[in-house]
Amino acid sequence: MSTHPALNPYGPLLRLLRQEGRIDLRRMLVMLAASGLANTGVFVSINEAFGHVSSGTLHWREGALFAILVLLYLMAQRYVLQTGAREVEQLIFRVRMGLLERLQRCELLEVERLGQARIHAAIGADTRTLSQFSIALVLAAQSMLLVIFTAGYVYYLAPVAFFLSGLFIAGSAAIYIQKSRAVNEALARASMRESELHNTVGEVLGGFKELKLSSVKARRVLADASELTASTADLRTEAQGALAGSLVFSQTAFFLLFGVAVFLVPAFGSTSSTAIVKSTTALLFMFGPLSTMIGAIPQLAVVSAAAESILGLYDELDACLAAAPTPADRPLPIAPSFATIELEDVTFHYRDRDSVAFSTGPVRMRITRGETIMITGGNGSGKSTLMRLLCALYPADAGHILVDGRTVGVDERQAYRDRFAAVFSDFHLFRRAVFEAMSDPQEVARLLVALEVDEKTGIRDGLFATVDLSTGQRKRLALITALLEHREVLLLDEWAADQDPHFRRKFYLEILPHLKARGLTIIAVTHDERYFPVADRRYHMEDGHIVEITHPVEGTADEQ
Ligand SMILES: Nc1ncnc2c1ncn2[C@@H]1O[C@H](COP(=O)(O)OP(=O)(O)OP(=O)(O)O)[C@@H](O)[C@H]1O
Repeated sequence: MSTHPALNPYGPLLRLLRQEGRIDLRRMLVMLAASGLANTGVFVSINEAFGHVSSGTLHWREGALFAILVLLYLMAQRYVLQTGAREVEQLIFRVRMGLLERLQRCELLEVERLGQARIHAAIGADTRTLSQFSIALVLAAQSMLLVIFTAGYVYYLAPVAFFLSGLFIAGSAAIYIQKSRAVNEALARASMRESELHNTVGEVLGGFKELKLSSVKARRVLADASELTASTADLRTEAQGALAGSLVFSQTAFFLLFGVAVFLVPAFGSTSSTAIVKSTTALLFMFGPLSTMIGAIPQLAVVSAAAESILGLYDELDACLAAAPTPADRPLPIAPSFATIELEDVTFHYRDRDSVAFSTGPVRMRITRGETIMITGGNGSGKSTLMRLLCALYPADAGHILVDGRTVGVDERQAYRDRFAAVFSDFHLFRRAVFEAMSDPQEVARLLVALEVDEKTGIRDGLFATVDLSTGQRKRLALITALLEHREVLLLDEWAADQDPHFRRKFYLEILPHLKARGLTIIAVTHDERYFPVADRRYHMEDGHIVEITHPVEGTADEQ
């Protein structure tokens, strides 16, 4: 059952606790109550002992009771804080893993639609907020119990003091919460401004070279930064002013509370002076926990907002999984390797809300095992999209992928993908080069030499020693990682575009033929006309449509 945030602002936090919390709430509440009771007990025993000290009737049993209560408080408080901290961290662990596991099961297209910022915010910043404020909330819950027990003691001593101070505290708390809200709103406005400032700092760092080259650009960016910094400072000053106002208010309310206890309570009925002294001391004792409790209300709102954002991402990821359900993966019934892969009238559309932004297909393509196929086409013609369709990273809107004449089922999609290795144009270079324990170290060393990066980096414990290299060198490392996967099909998207002429020639005339000779099927997006003869077949893309080029290419591949 979902709780509507407008009806219950703390609903998201409760839902998250129900969904991911494993804490024994009853036990926690008992320990919270025990700690609160013991804490109140310690205070009451001292307060009562004061009276006996002055009358000279203090008994050793009061000292023993005091010691027992302190011990009980110590044990319960330790349990509450240690368990609270452990449970919060475990909850955060489960939330992070829950999000990452769902994310990993989602299809690429859905994750691209969600956007990285949303995912980073929920897994990073929001879980951090939970971690930062949750212990404060545990303390606030404990303070609440302490306030209730102490209030009960005040009621026992002097019911008039209880009602008058209760009314006063309720009124002051309402005003304080209102004031805190203003402080938080001002702080939120300031931090929004600050995040804009971070973007500007990002521009200064990311565009450092460009700004160094142009004093006009640099002045403009600096002026923007100065404007943002000034308005952030103004908003922070406003927030600090509001904060100071609420602090002064709470201190004044504190004094007035004693005024109520000392001057007003005697005016209502026949409360004894001893009861007035004791209840005033109890109010003094209550003030600390009361401040903790009221101060936690805005924090509770912050934690609840973080929980809402996390649950929002959970829901969106679940919706992605429901929209494209992935049944339990099944292996492909082909062994040990395929003979042909066919795309049969495959179409795919990028969608902008309601309209189609770009259409690919219908694509008809037949790939025979061991072939080297090159794909050409202008910018934006759909080559990268085709590569994603080929390895089933994007689902076809219509048409089928067939392996050895048999359609690949949804539940065989992962097994099908596992036949491919790729270096995409927007590839990610993993620091880990060797993903499988049985990778042969000699093969790794051979590849580093063949790709001429052995003097730039090495491999230690399966990781590249460094990946801080030039773009072309990083692509070579990405190719090494792909080859170490020993897949049947290698997809390369404009791989050679960042290589120098010497290495480009080596790649087309030595590396590709060598890989082909090893039985690898290679599908490469390329613009290198000179090396077209290396391909067995060639396709050309234009505006999402693909045609096979059947006429022979003029010139020879080994021309320089
Ligand atoms: N995520 C996306 N959402 C919407 N449209 C997209 C998306 N990605 C690509 N497109 C559009 O699809 C078309 C084909 O893009 P694609 O990246 O496949 O082209 P390409 O042939 O690889 O181009 P290039 O040679 O510039 O890399 C482009 O017009 C592009 O604007």
